[in-house]
Amino acid sequence: MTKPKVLISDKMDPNAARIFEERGCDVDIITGETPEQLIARIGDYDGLAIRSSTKVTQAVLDAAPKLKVIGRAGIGVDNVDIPAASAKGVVVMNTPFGNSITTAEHAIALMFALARQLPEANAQTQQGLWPKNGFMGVEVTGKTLGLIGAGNIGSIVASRALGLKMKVVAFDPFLTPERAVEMGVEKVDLDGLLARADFITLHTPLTDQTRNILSAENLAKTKKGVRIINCARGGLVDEAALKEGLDSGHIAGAALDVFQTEPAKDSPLFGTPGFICTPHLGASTTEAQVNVALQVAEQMADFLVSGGVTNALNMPSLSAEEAPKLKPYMALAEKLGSLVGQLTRDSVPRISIHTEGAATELNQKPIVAAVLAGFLRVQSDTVNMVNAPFLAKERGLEVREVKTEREGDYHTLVRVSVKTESGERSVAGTLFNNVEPRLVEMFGIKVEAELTGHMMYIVNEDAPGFIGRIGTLLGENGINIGTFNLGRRNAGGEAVLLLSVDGSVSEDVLKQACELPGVKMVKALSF
Ligand SMILES: NC(=O)c1ccc[n+]([C@@H]2O[C@H](COP(=O)([O-])OP(=O)(O)OC[C@H]3O[C@@H](n4cnc5c(N)ncnc54)[C@H](O)[C@@H]3O)[C@@H](O)[C@H]2O)c1
Ligand SMILES: O=C(O)[C@H](O)COP(=O)(O)O
Repeated sequence: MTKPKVLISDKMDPNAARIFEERGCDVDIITGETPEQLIARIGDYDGLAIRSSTKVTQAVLDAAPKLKVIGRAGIGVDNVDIPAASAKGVVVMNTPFGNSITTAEHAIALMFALARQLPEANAQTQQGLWPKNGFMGVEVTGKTLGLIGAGNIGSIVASRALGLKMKVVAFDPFLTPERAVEMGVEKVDLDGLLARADFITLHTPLTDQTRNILSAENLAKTKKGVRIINCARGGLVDEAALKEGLDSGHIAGAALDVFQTEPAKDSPLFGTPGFICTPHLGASTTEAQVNVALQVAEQMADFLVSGGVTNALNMPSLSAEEAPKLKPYMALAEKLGSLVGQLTRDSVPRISIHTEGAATELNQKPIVAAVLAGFLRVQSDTVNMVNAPFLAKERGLEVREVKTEREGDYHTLVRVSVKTESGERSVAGTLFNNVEPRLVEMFGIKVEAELTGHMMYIVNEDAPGFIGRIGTLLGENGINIGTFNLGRRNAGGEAVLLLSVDGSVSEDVLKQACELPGVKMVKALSF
């Protein structure tokens, strides 16, 4: 088997390359390339490991037919076009915790640097000025820290600030009152935070809701003498308004680790009294870089080598322990979805995935994604488990999930039902020996079959002589039958035949089969 190939395109701790190699991937480290150089190179790779410098645009993805996974050694993925990656079926994963402590510590470091004007005091002392009377600072003890965003990093900042005897007020629409109590912070609205905070620190992603959250209007609502820290993302603070606030003296200090445009080689803020900055160093400690490098390489290699999915932003997670258990279910689910997709011509506004028995104990998301992938692949062969849920949503397909823990006729069952203009129709399958996918029911008729390779599906009247006639027809056309599976609604009623054949069946043979006495429908299937 050829080894998956991974490109590391940003500076990353050497542990990443080591892990890729140990886990069976070939790895190239080529950093600092232009977008054009990356576009020219990316076509060869199955995986791309990045930090924040590489921009994974639509153009990069279009040039990457083999690409299966993008791994971000860090948290923010705003340098990756996730909708475009999802549409191409590329998994995007990050390492959501590896650099949180480090970044929280950077925010606290910047808070102290602002409170005691450390960078300027250092610079003037080293110039020989000994400016003992020029730097009157403030204590942080007893002050109010306003936290905008109380997720992983925000909550670590809060715990450190509480240790420093600060009062912490937090604005985060997704923070529950229980979690606020657990964190020891007071949940407030944004205006309340702006009015009360002596220091404000930002820890949200950049979204349509958070862009410019510290706008000119909101900065005007802050307390005179406020100090502002942004170690999250450029674009959260209006940089022009920040400069005005510093110039007017309303804002006593501001510390930015991140800028609206990076690298920030020039900014009206540079040189403004009370302003300090670092070049996006939030995650830059030895510890954090080892953490994120190890984690991203482990996650990506896991995915490329054994199908495990961890910390994906566009696909349900699937641990390396879960993967072996879920894989046969995913194969079954995909086959059932494909069977329904191939046999349904009407439009389908709703698809339901019903699990029964042992299947209910598993993570349902990968099973659902696999059904959708099988169902939608009939329309486009670029559909996979990553993009199928997005395509379903885009096409207005309602997806229902139902679980019945109690076992029915089988110890485990997956049923896929579609709602069409002519009513609800469903197929169901189980796993033999917990690993072999088997169809067990089709549109209300019990029929047991392995869905594999080329198959023919025939609906006919249950009458003597049919089996002989179909066998003769296929034999005369040189088509070898592999398996032959029959089912019927009732004696003499509607019957179905699913047979696997060694090779594809021509339109002419399908037409001849359709003309046999009692045949109502013939369809070629492939799995
Ligand atoms: N400077 C750096 O080097 C560096 C390093 C790591 C992370 N980061 C950035 O820090 C940010 C926070 O990271 P995290 O790991 O804590 O993320 P997180 O997802 O754990 O937390 C983000 C929090 O923001 C909250 N939020 C979302 N929308 C909001 C809104 N409109 N108003 C207020 N709160 C809102 C969420 O509810 C969540 O609690 C991210 O943008 C990340 O990219 C920067
Ligand atoms: O989101 C992150 O993890 C940080 O912004 C770190 O970015 P970096 O990996 O480029 O230092």
